[in-house]
Amino acid sequence: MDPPADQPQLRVASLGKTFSRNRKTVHALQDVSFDVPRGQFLSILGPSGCGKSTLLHIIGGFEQASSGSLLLDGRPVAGPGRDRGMMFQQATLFPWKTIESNVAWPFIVDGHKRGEARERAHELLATVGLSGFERSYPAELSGGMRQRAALARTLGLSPDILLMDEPFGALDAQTRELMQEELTRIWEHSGLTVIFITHDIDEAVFLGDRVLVMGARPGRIIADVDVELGRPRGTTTKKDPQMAEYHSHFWELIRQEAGPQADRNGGSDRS
Ligand SMILES: Nc1ncnc2c1ncn2[C@@H]1O[C@H](COP(=O)(O)OP(=O)(O)OP(=O)(O)O)[C@@H](O)[C@H]1O
Repeated sequence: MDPPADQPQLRVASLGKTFSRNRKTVHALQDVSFDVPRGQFLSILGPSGCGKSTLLHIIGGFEQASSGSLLLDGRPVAGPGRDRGMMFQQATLFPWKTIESNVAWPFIVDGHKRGEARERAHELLATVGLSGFERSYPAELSGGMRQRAALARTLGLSPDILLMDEPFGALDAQTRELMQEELTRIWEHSGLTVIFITHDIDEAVFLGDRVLVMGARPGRIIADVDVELGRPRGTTTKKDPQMAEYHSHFWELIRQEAGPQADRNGGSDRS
């Protein structure tokens, strides 16, 4: 049965997360609530240590929340699942397999014949601009190319939501810009829901339909802004004067949170 039309794909309600280790308690997230409609590109910005990765890992089902609830298509998230594809700062590829075998892997796991899996892998590699590198091994590619391959493999899993944790954070500035343009092109044709974590304000704005800003620990949402830049987006979008306005607005918010007084109760020694 299809979910009701007005039901958000993802509902995060009053989510909290506390870590306890070595007699220290860290309140990583506090009362985080937001909905994500199907097909939205949601960027999440925030100062270092504000709980962005923790939030994404909870949505991915790799961490459990300490309080609150998380509903995907109306059902509680109980653990990791194929409906959520994850991408990290470092590409998670099998180093002993060729790029083609890495990208074909989800299709093999799904029981597709080898030839068909290879064909699907080639299509995906073409989508991410890696045609001609099918027989290469991950170590033979640049960081940007490895991330393209990781994106192709994640897309091969046909997730409903793509969870991206600073996927371009380790790339040089030029490669990063190119990857942003590639991702926006691929996403605009895919209809996928994306939750994208980044430290980079311009990246968040350029890619996002909407930007959530998180405040310093305990991590909470301090701003929720729709990005009113048209689509499709490309190099001309980056020169749009509105980009600069968004930049200074978000920078001001993050600067206030990232100061020395910002860490309100994280890391307190409870011994
Ligand atoms: N497994 C863990 N055990 C204990 N504390 C943790 C654990 N994971 C995260 N933390 C703490 O929770 C807080 C939030 O961490 P998290 O990595 O989610 O922040 P972040 O916003 O993604 O940071 P950054 O932008 O620097 O990557 C930090 O204080 C971190 O030290």
